[in-house]
Order: sequence, then structure tokens, then C-alpha cells
Amino acid sequence: MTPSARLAAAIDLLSEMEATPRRPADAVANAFFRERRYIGGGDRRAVSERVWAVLRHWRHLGWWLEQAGVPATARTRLIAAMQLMPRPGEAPGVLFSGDRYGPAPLTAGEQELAARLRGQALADPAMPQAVRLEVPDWLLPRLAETFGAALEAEVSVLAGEATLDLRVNLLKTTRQEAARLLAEGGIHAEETTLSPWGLRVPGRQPVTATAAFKAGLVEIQDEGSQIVVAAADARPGMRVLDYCAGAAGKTLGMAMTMENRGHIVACDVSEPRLEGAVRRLRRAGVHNAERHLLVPGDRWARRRAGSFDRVLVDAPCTGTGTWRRNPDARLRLTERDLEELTAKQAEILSTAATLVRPGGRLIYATCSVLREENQDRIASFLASSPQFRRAGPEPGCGLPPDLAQDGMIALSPLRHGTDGFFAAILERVA
Ligand SMILES: C[S@@+](CC[C@H](N)C(=O)[O-])C[C@H]1O[C@@H](n2cnc3c(N)ncnc32)[C@H](O)[C@@H]1O
Repeated sequence: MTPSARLAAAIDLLSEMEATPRRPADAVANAFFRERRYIGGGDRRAVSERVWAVLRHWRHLGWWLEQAGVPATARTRLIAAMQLMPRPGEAPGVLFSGDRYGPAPLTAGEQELAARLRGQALADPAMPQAVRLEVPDWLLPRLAETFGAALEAEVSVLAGEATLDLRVNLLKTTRQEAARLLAEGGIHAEETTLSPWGLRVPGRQPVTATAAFKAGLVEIQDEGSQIVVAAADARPGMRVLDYCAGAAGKTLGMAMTMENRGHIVACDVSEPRLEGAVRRLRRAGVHNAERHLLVPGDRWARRRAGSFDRVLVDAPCTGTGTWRRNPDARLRLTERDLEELTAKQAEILSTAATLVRPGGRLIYATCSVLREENQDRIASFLASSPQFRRAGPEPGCGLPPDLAQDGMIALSPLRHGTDGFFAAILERVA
């Protein structure tokens, strides 16, 4: 594709995202490229990169368009992005070429906009703090409550780009051997500092195309998510429940720490997500796991009350800790979503708690950085559940010393280089 044709595709993709604002951007992009198989890998990456740069700086770009009195559309956002985040050798006047596959030439108004923004810095001192930090206005006070004096630094890193982390599957290989095999395929990974099973790959590399990935030796999993697996401390021979298992990201990790021995049940209310687990479990060589779809009125949980050594609740949450990967999620999140999610978290936690055996552990985790979903949720659960108390990590579970404070772990991209993750370790004492 010519640079102009790539820009035209970026305008189309961004327009589709604007037309379906509640849909995650990566789902829109996947569907977009599926319908346009003629767009090859390199072009796809270039188009996505341009669109994601807009998503990452959505509020900055919107602010500038508002100052210019120009409606925000896919075209105007991209013109603003080209002027405020210029790339060498690129100019809207040239790329909006009007040729066969390129976008229509700039209108007089768009030319005026381009001229007005040329040479301006993306961030302006007159911008409100929420715009500067690329967060919804209503959320800023909540983030300030979480991060205190570190607000600006923490949220700026959350707005950056994520690392690519792998969890080595010890059921099949060792960390050294996996790193060696990846290096043979041209991918040089470094050992993670917090997770004992992690490898960090610089930049965007095609890990899923490697023999190591295809053979189930490594799984893509953020280091923070691996730390949740360590906090769960699922050991060989235990009965373990992954209550919100999704496509089994953490089930895979726990099956590994269980050395494939004992029994693990992966539950979820979403059939497609649980379905997604099948291939991953097979690839990883896990054979101590079963899946269970939770349906309304299900008696499954009642029959298994008090029977699990470990219950992990990887709760549905705002995902504020994963904004580096999903910058568009910031735009979709509403106050109402947060209210609904905290209510759901409370309900899930109290049901899941009934499944823990006396002496067993309940691990509550989110990929959120908000107190309401994390520390406050645990405080309110403990206030109404005297049979549980916070517990320290078990020795040998793989967690670095001192990561947990009062049985709780709060990871952030700034302090730990991981996604924002929270985990609380609770023990059933009666
Ligand atoms: C954070 S995701 C889980 C991610 C998964 N554990 C992993 O590591 O890949 C939360 C999951 O909770 C599930 N969920 C939502 N409501 C639920 C409920 N009432 N009971 C159990 N699972 C629920 C969602 O379908 C979603 O898959």
C-alpha cells in the first residue's frame, strides 16, 4: 500500500471505532482487517500504529480541535495527530493525496486547521489535568485517591506502551531453555525481575509465530498476572477453583505450579471465553483441569461449598491497570460501569468465599488500580465475613519478599514495570 492508502485505511478504521464507541478498539480492528484480507501484515501494523497513536492521545487531540473550533472526526483527529506528533517526511497536504487509493484532498477548513496546529506542542499548559493525563474527568479524583502525590507520574506511565511478557511453562521446559529457543528464532528475551517464570521481550515481536509458543513452552501473560498466579500458591495435589477463569490465563499458570497434579476447575459465566481455554490448555499440556460454565440457578457451587483449598477470584473490573494495552478503554469507562462492577465484585466474592474449605485460601485479584475495586472491596468483604482474615504469602510460592503488604499486593507500571494489578490473599480461619 502507498502511504496515502495506509492513511485512507486508518481513516476508515478510526471511523468504524467512532461509530461503535462501546466496542473495544482491538475487536473493531480485528473485524476490519478480517474483512480486508488484501491488507498485508506490514500495512496492517502501519495502519494500526497510526490509529493507536490517536487513541493514546485522544483527549489531547480533542482539546486542540475544540480550541480550533473544528468538529472531531476521524479525518480531523488524524490531521491533528500528524501536526502535533509529526513524523519525518510526512505532511497532511501530501498524504491527503486525492489519488485512487488515498483520502480526499484537504478541504479549505482542514488546511486552515493543519496550518494552525503546525509547530504546536501536543501538551499545552492550558489543558485541564484530566486532559493532560488522558483520563475521564469523573475518574481523576479516584485516581488521585489511589496514587496521591504520585498521580501524575503513575498515570503518565499508564498512558505509555506496555511490555510484552511471557510466562514460561515449567510443565514443558525451563526458563533458560525457553529463552534459548526464542533466541534461536531471533527473539532475545530477558528474565523478569518479579515473576520467577517470566521473560520480557523488547518491542513488538511475533512471538505467536515461534516454535516455542506453538509447542506450548511459553504463554503471553503480563508479569503482573503471573504475580497473581504466584499469590494463589496452588500446589500439587490441591483442589483449586479459578472462579472467573475467562480463557484460562491464570488456570494455565496454576496448573503449572500444581505440576499437573491435583484438580483445578475453571469456571466462568461466558461460554465463548471458556471455549477459548480448550486450545490453550491442550497446547500447554495441562491435564488436571476441567471447565464449568456457570449458569443462573446453578446448584454447582452449593454442592461444592467448603471444598476447595484455593479459590481464585480474578474479578471482572474496570481494567484501569491495563490502559497501556487498551488505551481506548479509558474513553469507554463511565461512572455507572464502575458502580455496576463494584456491585458485581461484591457478589462474586461472597459466592466464591463459600467454596473455600476451612484453612484454605481465597485470592481476590483485579487488573484495576482503583481503591474502590481493590482495598475498599476487601475491607468491606472482611467486615461482613469474620471467618476470613488477611494472610501473608506462603513461603516458596514464588512471590518476591516484601511485595505483599498486609496480605495485599498492588502493582503499577511505574513502580513495578507491570500492568496495574491488585491481589489480596485471604485465609478462611473457621
Ligand atoms: C478479568 S476476566 C478473567 C481473566 C482470566 N482469569 C485470565 O487470566 O485470563 C473476568 C472474568 O469474569 C467473568 N465473570 C463475569 N461475571 C462473572 C460471574 N458472576 N461469575 C463468574 N465469572 C464471571 C467474565 O466472563 C470474565 O471472563
